[in-house]
Amino acid sequence: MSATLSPTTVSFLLLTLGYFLIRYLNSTDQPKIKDLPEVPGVPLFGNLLQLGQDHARITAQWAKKYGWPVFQTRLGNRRIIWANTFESVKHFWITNQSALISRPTLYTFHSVVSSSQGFTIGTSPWDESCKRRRKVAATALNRPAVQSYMPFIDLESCVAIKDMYQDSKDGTVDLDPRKYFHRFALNTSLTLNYGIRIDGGIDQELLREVVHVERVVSNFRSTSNNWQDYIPLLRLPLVSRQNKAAAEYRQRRDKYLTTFLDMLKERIANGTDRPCITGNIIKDPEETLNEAELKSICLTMVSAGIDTVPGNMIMGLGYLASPQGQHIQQKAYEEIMKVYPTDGEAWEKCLVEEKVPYITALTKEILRFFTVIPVCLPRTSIKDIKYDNTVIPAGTVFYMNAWAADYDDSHFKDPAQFIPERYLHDQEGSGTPHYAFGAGSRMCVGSHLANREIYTAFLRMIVAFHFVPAADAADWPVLDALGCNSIPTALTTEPKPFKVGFRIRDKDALDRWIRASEDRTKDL
Ligand code: HEM
Repeated sequence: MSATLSPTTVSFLLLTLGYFLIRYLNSTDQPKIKDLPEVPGVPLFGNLLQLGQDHARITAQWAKKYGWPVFQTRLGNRRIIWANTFESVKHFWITNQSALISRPTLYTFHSVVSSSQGFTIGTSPWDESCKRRRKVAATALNRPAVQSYMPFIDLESCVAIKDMYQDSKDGTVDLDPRKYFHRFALNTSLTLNYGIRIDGGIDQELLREVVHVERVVSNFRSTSNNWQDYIPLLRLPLVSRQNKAAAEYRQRRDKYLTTFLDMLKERIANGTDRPCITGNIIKDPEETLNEAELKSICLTMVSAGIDTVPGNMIMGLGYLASPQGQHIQQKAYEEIMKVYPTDGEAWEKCLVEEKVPYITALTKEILRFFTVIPVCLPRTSIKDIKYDNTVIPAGTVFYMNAWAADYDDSHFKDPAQFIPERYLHDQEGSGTPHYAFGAGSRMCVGSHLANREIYTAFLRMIVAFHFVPAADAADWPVLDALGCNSIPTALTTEPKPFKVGFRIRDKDALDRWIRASEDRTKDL
C-alpha cells in the first residue's frame, strides 16, 4: 500500500486547513451581531490596517460614506461597536446608561502597566469596588467641593500668568505655552489629592518626570496605540517591545506615587498635613476603602487631569492667539468688562462666581472643538441594548467617536468653525453641550473642576494679556483638532509645539492683581 497522498487529497487537506485557519483568524471574542452593519476587514487584523493611526477620522469617514451612524468592526480578535453621531451616542451612552456602565480590560494597560498600583477609576470594570471608588471621587469633586478648591486655582492660575508675563519679557519673546499648563494641572491635582505641590519653575525635574511618564502610560491605555490588545500573537515575549516599555514606565510611575503617598503619611503622623482627598480617606475611621482602593484613587487623581486640562488650555490659547481668534478674544474681553467694569473685579470674582456667559460659552467651545479624548474611554455593556432592528447583547464593547459626534453637522451648525456663540443660543446650548467629558453613567467625574479651571484661567488670561500670533509663522499652531496632536494614536491630545505672542494689557494693574493673589494664597 502506498503512503503517498494523491494530489486531490493534498489539495483537499490544504483547502480544509486554509478554511479553518482563515476562520480562526477571522474569529472574534463576540460573535458577529445580526442586523448591524459591519465594515469588512482582513484575517488576523480585522479593520486595524484600514484604521491605521487615525481611528477617529477613518470611522467618521465610514459613517458618512456608508450612511451608518453605528456599525461593528473587528479589531484583531475583538468585536467593537462604534457610535459616530451626536444622536447615536445619546442613544447608547445616555438613554441606555444603566446598560453601558462597565469598561473592558485591555491587555497592555490592565495586565502589564497596572499590576502594581491597580486600575484607575476610568479603567475599572463596573463592580462594588469601582462603585465605591467612583463615589468617593465624585463626592470630592462635586460642585460645593470644587468651590472650596478655588484658592488653589487662584494660586496656580496666578503662578502660570506671572511666569508667562515674566518669560515673555514685555512681549518681546514668544512662548510655547505647554509647560505652564502642565504645571497648572499637575499641581492642582497634587494639592487636591495629597495636599502638596511641586514648587519651582516649569522645568522642575519631578514635574517633567510625572508629566512625561503619565503621558506614556496614558498611551498604553489608548484604544488605537496597542495592537497587542487586539492580536494575541503580538503579546509573545519575542515579538513584544511594548511589554518591556510598559514595565519600565510602571516602575517609574510607582516611584513618584509612593513618594507622594509617603510624604502625606509622614505629614499626617507629624500633624503637619493639609486637608486633601487622600488625607481625608486615611483619617476617616468610617472609611471602608482598602489600601488598593486608596492607591487607585491616588492614581486616578494624578493621571486624570494631567493630559486633559492642559490639552484644552494649550489649544484654546493657540486658537485665541491666531489671526482667526483675534475677534473672539476682543469680544471675550468686552463681555468681561461689561460684567466687571471695576479694576481687579474680574480677576477676583471669577473665583467665586461664573457670571460671564461668553467665557462659559468659550469654555464649552474649547472643549467641543478640541475634544481632547477623540475616541472616548471604552465601555462594555452589562445588559442587552436595543438599536434599530437589532439587539446588541450584554458584554459588547463600545467605542464613542466623540470627535465625530462633536463635529456632527446634523447637531451643530458649522461644526468645523470655532464659534463660542453657539452655546449662547438655545438649540445647541441646551442639553449635553458636547461629549468631551463622555456622557451618562461613567461620565467624567472631574468635569466641574475642569470647567472651573478652564473658565478661571481663560478669564484671567484674557484680562491680563492680548495674545497675538508668534512673530515667525513657522511657530503658529495647527488648529485642526486631530491634526494638532503630536501623537496621532495617543489617548488624549498632546499638542504639537507652537508659540504665542503676549502683550500685557495694563502692567500696573496686572502687578496689583498678582500681588493680591499672592497675598491671599501665601499660606497654601
Ligand atoms: C478638560 C478636562 C477633562 C476632560 C476632557 C476629561 C474627559 C473625560 C472622559 C472623556 C472620560 C470618560 C467618560 C465616559 O466614559 O463617558 C473621563 C472619565 C473620568 N475623568 Fe475626566 N476629564 C477631564 C478632567 C478630569 C479631572 C480634572 C479629573 C479629576 C481630577 C477627572 C476624573 C475622571 C474620572 C475619575 C473618570 C472616570 C469615570 C468613570 O469611569 O466612572 N477628569 N474624563
